[in-house]
Amino acid sequence: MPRFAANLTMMFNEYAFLDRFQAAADAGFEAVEYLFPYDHPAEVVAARLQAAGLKQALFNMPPGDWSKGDRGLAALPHRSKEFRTAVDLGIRYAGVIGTPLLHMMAGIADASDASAVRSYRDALRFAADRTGEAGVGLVIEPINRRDMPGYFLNDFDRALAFLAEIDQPHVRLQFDIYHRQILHGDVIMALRSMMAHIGHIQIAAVPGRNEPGTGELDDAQICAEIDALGYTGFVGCEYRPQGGTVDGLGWRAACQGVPSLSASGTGTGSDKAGTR
Ligand SMILES: O=C(O)C(=O)[C@@H](O)CO
Ligand SMILES: [Mg+2]
Repeated sequence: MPRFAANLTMMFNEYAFLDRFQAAADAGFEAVEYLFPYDHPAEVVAARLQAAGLKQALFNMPPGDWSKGDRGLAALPHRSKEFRTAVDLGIRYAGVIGTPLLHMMAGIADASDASAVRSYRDALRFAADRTGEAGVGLVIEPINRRDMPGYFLNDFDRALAFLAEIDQPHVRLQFDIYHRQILHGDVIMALRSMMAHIGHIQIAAVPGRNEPGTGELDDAQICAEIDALGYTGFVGCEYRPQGGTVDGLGWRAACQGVPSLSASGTGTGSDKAGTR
């Protein structure tokens, strides 16, 4: 079974943000992630993390003004100065809290607009250099446009192409199973082919974005595949509980002991002669 990180933006909303750390630890989580810690001093967040005995898996760099519709700044040419300040703030928080990974959101921009593409490339290069100097990993995440209309980075192959241009081992893909299924499907084959580039994984049922096991995918099978592929990072539980957070945690036990498709010798998708 993978190591799971509770996403404190979506889970444990029964509590105020700073109280969600202890709630996650009490519910058996080893680690946490969340979108943004910036409403609180980094030292206060770090103290809550430590007091709960948790590891930090990941959080996002500041996205601009979320309440006004910003969803990252990287692809916005006219916001490049603000973007660079956001990168430095993210790295400062990363140092104090002790996260190994920062997610750089792309922003709302036309993916076919040359100036947006240029801005994104420059931004990724800048963030890659800065995080590299700071010893922090950097991830980029394709996000589906049903949840985030107009989001610039909405294609997994395109994300891999941007990563190939940067070609730095600390800059990797955030593979959110929920977005992958909505954008392209073929989750297990994509995990297999992209695993060498994956820095972080997140999970939620599709289409409801609720507890794994409540949607159209066999999430226990997918978790088995993640294990079989040798992934040792955290899998972020980025879902909205259908009811109480703790009441809905039974899905974790259902993931235990499930053999992967590759271990059982099935599921290659091959239709070659001789395989039947
Ligand atoms: O929406 C997601 O999926 C995320 O992982 C967030 O970090 C971005 O909003
Ligand atoms: Mg995600």
